[in-house]
Amino acid sequence: MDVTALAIPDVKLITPRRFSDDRGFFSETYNAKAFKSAGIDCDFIQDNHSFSARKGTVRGLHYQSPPFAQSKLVRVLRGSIIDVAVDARKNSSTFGQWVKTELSAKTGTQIFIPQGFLHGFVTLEPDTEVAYKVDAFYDGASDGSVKWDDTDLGIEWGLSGAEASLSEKDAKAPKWADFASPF
Ligand SMILES: Cc1cn([C@H]2C[C@H](O)[C@@H](COP(=O)(O)OP(=O)(O)O[C@H]3O[C@H](C)C(=O)[C@H](O)[C@H]3O)O2)c(=O)[nH]c1=O
Repeated sequence: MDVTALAIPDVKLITPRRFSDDRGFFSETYNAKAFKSAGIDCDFIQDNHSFSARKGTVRGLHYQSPPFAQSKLVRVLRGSIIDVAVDARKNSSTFGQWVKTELSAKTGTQIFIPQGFLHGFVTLEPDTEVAYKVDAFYDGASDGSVKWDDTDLGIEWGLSGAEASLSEKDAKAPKWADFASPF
């Protein structure tokens, strides 16, 4: 398993080993002991799976407020995405900064996003499926969002607002300037 830190070091990329043969491959996509030794020591208690039919589907930027804040371990089962994490930790030297990476079923690379970050992704292909583990249960009342294409954040998504498919919730998410971080 290869683990590398992104420019915001608490956000990490994990590429599990694939054992390939003429049938295909086998891979341990999560192993608590191996992840703990790599510095990722979360008690994941919920698995999520989303399917996005259209290329250019944007889901995010989302978070849950404490005590339901979530760390996330994200991977792509089919297709590919650009995954984005925004540091929303008020005392962080990288507060308001973001990192992005491409995740695909082809590589199997995963991203670990700790509590205190906003999370979002845009799909790069139709029929993209994303699976992710979280370490806190869903709590709708704690669910929050920030505008995905906020100009202060300046995230380079690689598509314009006109090209993006959004939920109603995401389309009316507040700006970063109006976001009072709970982290
Ligand atoms: C997240 C979640 C949602 N739901 C229900 C609530 C809604 O009625 C429905 C769709 O939820 P939402 O539109 O928030 O789904 P996404 O836009 O994919 O949101 C997710 O996408 C971004 C990328 C994230 O990081 C979060 O995990 C999550 O916010 O599923 C649940 O029942 N449990 C859950 O854990």
